[in-house]
Amino acid sequence: QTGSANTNPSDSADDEYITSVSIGTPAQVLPLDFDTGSSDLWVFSSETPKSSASGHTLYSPSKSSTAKKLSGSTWSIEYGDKSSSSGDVYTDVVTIGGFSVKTQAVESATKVSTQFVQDTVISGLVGLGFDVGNQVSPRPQKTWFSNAANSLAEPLFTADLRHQETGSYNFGFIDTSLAKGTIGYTPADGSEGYWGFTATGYSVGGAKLNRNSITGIADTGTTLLLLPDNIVDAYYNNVESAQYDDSQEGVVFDCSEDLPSFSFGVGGQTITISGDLLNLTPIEEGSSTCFGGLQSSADIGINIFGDVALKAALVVFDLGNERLGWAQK
Ligand SMILES: CSC[C@H](NC(=O)[C@H](Cc1ccccc1)OC(=O)N1CCC(N)CC1)C(=O)N[C@@H](CC1CCCCC1)[C@@H](O)Cn1ccccc1=O
Repeated sequence: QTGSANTNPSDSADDEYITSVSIGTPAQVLPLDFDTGSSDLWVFSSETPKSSASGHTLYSPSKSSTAKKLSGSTWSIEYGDKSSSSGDVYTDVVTIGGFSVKTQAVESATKVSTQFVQDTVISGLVGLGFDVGNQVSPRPQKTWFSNAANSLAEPLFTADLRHQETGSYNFGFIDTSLAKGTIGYTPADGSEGYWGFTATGYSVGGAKLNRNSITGIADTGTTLLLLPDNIVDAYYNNVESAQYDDSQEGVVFDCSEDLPSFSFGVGGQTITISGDLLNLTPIEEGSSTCFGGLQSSADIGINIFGDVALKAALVVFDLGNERLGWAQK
């Protein structure tokens, strides 16, 4: 058995990727953000305060004949960008890309932070990290993928995120036609709950890869490519107008600049992110100053290969073999 779901950029900056998920009987369809950096499936619901819920699609367990309250269970989560949510837990059937998990923990939000209230393009998250990261207490719950893995043809999923076009999350199979290059595999470290790996080197503008390894995570829920300052500086030294903008909290440059590419080595392959994928978006509508897709990870403490990097590749999240595969797109 397999599953295949389309995913779409939320806006012109590819800030988030939205995938439709069916929950309950009859199906209630919600737009959710798939996040390989976390391990909870949570949704805006009939239990979310009305003042916070407006503009969002809501899950109503009372309207689902297959919903069951997981009595006594609660959850609370805070993300890297300081956004947060919490609530109680139901189990219900959850279908993604045509594949159904009958008894999936669906975490219902009774509280959401301002960022989520304002981010009306999504009504929750599907955590695709490792089960060890789940935040339900007293008994942590399994992710949708973990519940699905044993029934899928292969215990893996792929992410094919695209710049301003429809991409896909495929479950249980690898569609190699989505990639140009060979898939290079490298061990994945799931001990912290997310998909950790080590890149073997990097280069700017098509130069030969150096051997400076970078340990980080493959994170579909993070917009940017966040790397150490020495790499960020080496990259923007090639961009004449680049400067740090305090209000934007990042490096900005003239939108007319011809940005160099950025490459990294992984699993024996080289993944090259083209310059135009690294020119994210004008800092505001109509501005000729643009915000960089590569920014510093210094104040986060972890390097994050987010959507800007993932867009350059077909990425295989292989739970069965605890490895990550990367192929140039
Ligand atoms: C330093 S991790 C920052 C990262 N959040 C982002 O990337 C947000 C995404 C976004 C974009 C637009 C609207 C709303 C949200 O976007 C920015 O922060 N941006 C983009 C726009 C830019 N102008 C400024 C910088 C982040 O917490 N991800 C987590 C998942 C997110 C949470 C928020 C909702 C979307 C999914 C998560 O995987 C990060 N994680 C990774 C490993 C371990 C724990 C952990 O928690």
